[in-house]
Amino acid sequence: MEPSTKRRRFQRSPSPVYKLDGEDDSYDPYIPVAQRRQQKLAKLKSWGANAEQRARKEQDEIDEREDAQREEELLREKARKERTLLLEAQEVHMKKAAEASKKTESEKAEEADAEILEAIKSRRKLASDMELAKGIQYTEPLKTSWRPPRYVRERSEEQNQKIRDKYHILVDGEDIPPPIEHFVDMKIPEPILDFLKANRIVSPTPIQLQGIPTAFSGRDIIGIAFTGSGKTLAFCLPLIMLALEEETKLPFVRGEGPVGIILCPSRELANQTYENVVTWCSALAKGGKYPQLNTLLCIGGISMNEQSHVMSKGLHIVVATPGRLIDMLEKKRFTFNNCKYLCMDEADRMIDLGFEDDVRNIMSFFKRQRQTLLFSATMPRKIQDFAQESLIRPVLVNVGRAGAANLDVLQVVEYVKQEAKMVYLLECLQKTPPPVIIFSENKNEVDDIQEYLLLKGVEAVAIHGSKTQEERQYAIKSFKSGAKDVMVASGVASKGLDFNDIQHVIIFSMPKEIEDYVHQIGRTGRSGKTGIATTFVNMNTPEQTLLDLKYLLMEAGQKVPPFLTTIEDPRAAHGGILKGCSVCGGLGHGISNCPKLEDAKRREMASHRGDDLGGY
Ligand SMILES: Nc1ncnc2c1ncn2[C@@H]1O[C@H](COP(=O)(O)OP(=O)(O)OP(=O)(O)O)[C@@H](O)[C@H]1O
Repeated sequence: MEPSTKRRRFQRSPSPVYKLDGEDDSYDPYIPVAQRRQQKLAKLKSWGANAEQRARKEQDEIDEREDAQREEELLREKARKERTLLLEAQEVHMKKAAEASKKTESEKAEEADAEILEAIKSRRKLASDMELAKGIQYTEPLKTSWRPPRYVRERSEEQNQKIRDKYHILVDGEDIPPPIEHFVDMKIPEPILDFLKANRIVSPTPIQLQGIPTAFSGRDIIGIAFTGSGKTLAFCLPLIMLALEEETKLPFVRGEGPVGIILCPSRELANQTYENVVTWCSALAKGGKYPQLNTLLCIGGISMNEQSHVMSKGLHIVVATPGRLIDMLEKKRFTFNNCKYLCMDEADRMIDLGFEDDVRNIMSFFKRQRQTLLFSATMPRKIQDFAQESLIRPVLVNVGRAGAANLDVLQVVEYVKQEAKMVYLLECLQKTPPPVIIFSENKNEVDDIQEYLLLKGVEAVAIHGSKTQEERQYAIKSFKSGAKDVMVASGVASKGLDFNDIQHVIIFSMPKEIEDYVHQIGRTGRSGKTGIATTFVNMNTPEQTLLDLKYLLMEAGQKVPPFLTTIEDPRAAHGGILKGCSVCGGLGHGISNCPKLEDAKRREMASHRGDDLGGY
């Protein structure tokens, strides 16, 4: 029984699957070896078949899975591709939309600009009402007897252009007269040449060497050149020559004349130009070879009786501000029956929005064709265009960008808190020896500064529109003569004034219009000398003004202080092309937010005339 026990032990199933109640666990039926072998074989066979089947099945499953995976992969790839395409499409769409919106921004701005420009364009031509009403349109410039010397006449256009290039003179127009590099070749009478030489005016400046021959030829001119570049001589000399020619032909008697007028935007500028003309005319008459030419100053605030001695003779030249001139013409104190020369200094100001009616009114007193000359250091493109339409075959003479700063001025811009300005001003005055000009936009501030300086022992005079004519004249006279070291001035009152050797200009409050800044710093660095301009800015200075200033400094190659560097140009963010404002020439803004236009609109609405155009 031993083996069976052994066998049982050996064959005992460790865990019976089925077990009925009462069944004996230890029972193990006997299976013969041969049968067991048979069973094993059969089992093995069936395992093999199953394994094969399973393997096949597994393979099928793998294949299926792989197919599914591949399909999935393909689908995913397809989706990815589709997504990419979609994304790309979306991106392109978004880009296009962004561009479109950008375009819309700049388009919007351009549309606004175009509208404003259209409004400016629609202004009536600069001509007299009579001319406009009768449709009189002159097509040919006035004829004069002046001819350049033969060697100049024989120069080719290329040779002329070479000379212009040498002096950076840009010209535009038809049949432009040649530039002349020497005063003597301009056939200027000797006494005047001698006088100029005695005053260190030996050779013409660029605006003079192209401007004077052009004006001598009878041509209408738009002359643009930086501050202190000698524009006054360029437009006064041709009028003196014209008057001389007329007087020589047939001497003027009482009640006759003038031959020409020079119109200025301020009394001070008119006075200064008048003094220049008188000096040059006296120089001409000195020696007795040439006749005495008479000049009348016609500005508000002075009694015309003082000049009765001029009125009692023939009158050749009138230097005037618009208001008083209109008054005199209306009262028939003199006529423009023989007047054929009209020059406007600071012309952009004179024909600017709101002011051109006075000019048109003055033009209506002319009885015949005139030669018209417009000169300024600042002349925005649109004003040029407007003026050009109103002139007869005009010649544009341009030295440097209109509205650019004089490169002989070192421009320093400093951040000074409002409350620290006065104290810092004293420190600033130490930068250079006198004379110094301080500008402020505000009349009360001008008075405050002068008072403060006087308290501190600084010899200062003040000038602004609310001062009487005597006070204004006294201030200029004492400052010019060197009796006073400092002149405190409101911007408008001192435009175009030519003081001797101003060392330093301090701009106490930055003007809103960058053109005014250009004119103000231009009181120094004149006739080839150098000067310094210090400008105070702070939080009260509008960002747009600072941006204009930043670009102007960059253009002039000046140091841009860090607080200006950080000012962003909103137009740059829209990717627009940064071009200057065509109304005021400022480089930091477009026409739609031009401070000059805003100012003009405001002025128009208030129908108020500034004292700078005063003369009433
Ligand atoms: N050819 C010259 N050579 C040297 N100095 C000159 C010459 N012409 C004029 N000047 C002097 O240059 C100074 C500036 O001239 P002017 O006042 O005519 O300048 P401007 O161009 O009218 O300036 P602004 O635009 O500020 O009115 C004057 O003192 C003048 O005597």
